[in-house]
Amino acid sequence: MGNTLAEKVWEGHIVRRGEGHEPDLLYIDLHLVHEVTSPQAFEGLRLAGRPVRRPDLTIATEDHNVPTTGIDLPIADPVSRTQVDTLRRNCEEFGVRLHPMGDAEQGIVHVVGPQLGLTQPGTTVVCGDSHTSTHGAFGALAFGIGTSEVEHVLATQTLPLRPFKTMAVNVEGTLRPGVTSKDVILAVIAKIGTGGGQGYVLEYRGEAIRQLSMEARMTICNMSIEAGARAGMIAPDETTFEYLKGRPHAPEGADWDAAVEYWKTLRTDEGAEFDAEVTIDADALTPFVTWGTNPGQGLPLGERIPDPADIGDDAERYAVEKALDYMGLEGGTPLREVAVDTVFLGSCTNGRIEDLRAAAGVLDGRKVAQDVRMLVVPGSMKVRLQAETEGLDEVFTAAGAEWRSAGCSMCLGMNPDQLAPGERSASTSNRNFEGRQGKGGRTHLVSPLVAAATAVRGTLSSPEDLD
Ligand SMILES: CC(C)[C@H](C(=O)O)[C@@H](O)C(=O)O
Ligand code: SF4
Repeated sequence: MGNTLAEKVWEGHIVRRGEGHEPDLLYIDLHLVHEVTSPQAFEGLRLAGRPVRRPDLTIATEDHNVPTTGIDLPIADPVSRTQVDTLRRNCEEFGVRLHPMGDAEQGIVHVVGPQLGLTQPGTTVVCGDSHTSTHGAFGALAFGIGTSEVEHVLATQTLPLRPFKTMAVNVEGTLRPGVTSKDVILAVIAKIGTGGGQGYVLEYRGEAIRQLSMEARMTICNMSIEAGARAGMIAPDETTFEYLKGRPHAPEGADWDAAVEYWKTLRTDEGAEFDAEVTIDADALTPFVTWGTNPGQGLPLGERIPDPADIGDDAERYAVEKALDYMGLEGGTPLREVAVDTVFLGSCTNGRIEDLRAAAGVLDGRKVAQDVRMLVVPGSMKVRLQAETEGLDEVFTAAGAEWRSAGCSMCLGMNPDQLAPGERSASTSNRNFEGRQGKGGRTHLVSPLVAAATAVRGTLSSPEDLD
């Protein structure tokens, strides 16, 4: 028999095994905090007169509500200002390390953890944020929690959890040039649906996954949640160890050697059984884009928007009609003919240095189309600095794109970077539901390469479409 990777990490963290229908109590190694889901949790501690049990395992950053221009000015929006001020007060009072706006380590919580080497194989990582699944790329068991659970973890460093089911997502073969991990995960979600992963921890496996960089792996695990999964994981390997070595919180010397020895054991045993399995042929994949209002409504860029007239099933036809109506699209239109107003390159899905490099590679020597605005928002201030060191900011601004400070930005409408009603974007983020990027805004989820090519041509495009 043997165990899956997820089961191994779970077993290694049981503080108290649940009896009967009770949940297991798990130890939490790393608790990430941001301004949106933490205020009530800290308030709960305050009312109960409790301290934060392990401030050394807790780290906070400002990301959702921060503007990405004029960050030295007070936040203009009163709601956002209150959120950020509250986080600052709470972190000060409870002794939690915080990276505020303007700090060299500030950024989106899921970019900051890995960057600091805090996210490590075999650990349990939680945050009051669904995209905590990102950290599973290191072989960590990482999942989003609600605000009352945030309070529980702050108070006890443990969490009662019910066991999950496991699903193997085998990505076999080799990705073609120009096809990225974003295309893989959009194809996985289109295949299994936005509810297909419900109750499961997904383990991404196979040759194509092993060939991916750490950042590309994070993109895949990040969107596990869009398939409805509890978490996503990838077994750690040399790529993982190389990424971690020398990072501020990575083990050193003899501790490093011991850690690597342990990390090497973190793989699904031969013969271990998954509750479900799905296989994707990497060789057959091409750039993928969404046309609808959920992340499962995606197709290869070379195809046409589904025509409701071709759909026999009433419920399915209605869902497509409704999505096309909101999106302002005609069934049967080639995806390549869909014109956008805005291109957003950023978010915890695709706001890392490799994403910026990929997009800059396409934009170098080219211009953003006249009626298109392009926002480039690094996932963290460290990513921003690295990009500037490499001159990528100059490539973006020379092309006519806006170069911003770090934050969630246009991934969601909680800060000034938003779509106006009816505006259409090609966005490297992870969610495309109605109003996600601003009331009435229309979102097409794409990879950084497609985002850059789309900015140049003004319609959904891949770099192959450029002269
Ligand atoms: C605001 C936060 C709770 C939310 C999440 O949990 O994912 C946000 O990050 C998102 O991407 O929608
Ligand atoms: S970048 Fe987007 S998905 Fe990621 S944490 Fe921020 S709002 Fe959520």
